[in-house]
Amino acid sequence: MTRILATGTFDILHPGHLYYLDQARKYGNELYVLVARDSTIEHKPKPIVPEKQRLEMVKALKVVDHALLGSKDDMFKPLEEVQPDIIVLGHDQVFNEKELEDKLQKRGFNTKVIRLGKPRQCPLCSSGRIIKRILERKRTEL
Ligand SMILES: Cc1cc2nc3c(=O)[nH]c(=O)nc-3n(C[C@H](O)[C@H](O)[C@H](O)COP(=O)(O)O)c2cc1C
Ligand SMILES: Nc1ncnc2c1ncn2[C@@H]1O[C@H](COP(=O)(O)OP(=O)(O)OP(=O)(O)O)[C@@H](O)[C@H]1O
Repeated sequence: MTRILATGTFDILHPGHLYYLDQARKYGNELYVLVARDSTIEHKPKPIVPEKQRLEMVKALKVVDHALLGSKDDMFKPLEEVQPDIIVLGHDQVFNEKELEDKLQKRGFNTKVIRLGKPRQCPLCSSGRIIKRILERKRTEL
């Protein structure tokens, strides 16, 4: 068994998320997905959808074997439970592979970090773009 961990916000689900999770699962045979907590998301606007609801939707995806909420204060804590063999980062995730691998090693994890290449292109394969589109549509309706 090779256990894979994928992570993200997954605010408003779209095919880009499905593509990421499908690609991640190809590196092993059991896919865990860690869903970011509302309080830890600081590199972009806070999600629209609350964390428990984001978790529920990710859990329901066919490609996902297990999903869990992250920690509020220690990103390595949930890994003690998951014990992933490989962490698969999406094309635009804010972490550096080498730095993350080193930090993992220091915390006692023997986990490989892989970064995916090209994103899936589709008109609205981004939660941020979906929100923008809704706002534009509403503005023209006023
Ligand atoms: C190995 C790893 C562990 C993480 N652990 C947590 C965590 O415990 N809690 C959390 O809120 N976010 C955690 N994150 C961060 C998010 O799940 C997410 O990857 C990050 O916010 C970037 O999200 P985005 O790709 O949706 O923009 C972790 C990320 C990685 C790579
Ligand atoms: N179009 C896409 N193709 C491939 N992977 C994607 C795509 N969109 C998101 N992902 C991946 O899904 C994971 C979760 O992404 P996230 O929740 O940040 O969604 P997002 O749509 O990129 O959000 P935002 O538009 O707010 O940046 C990340 O690993 C990200 O790289």
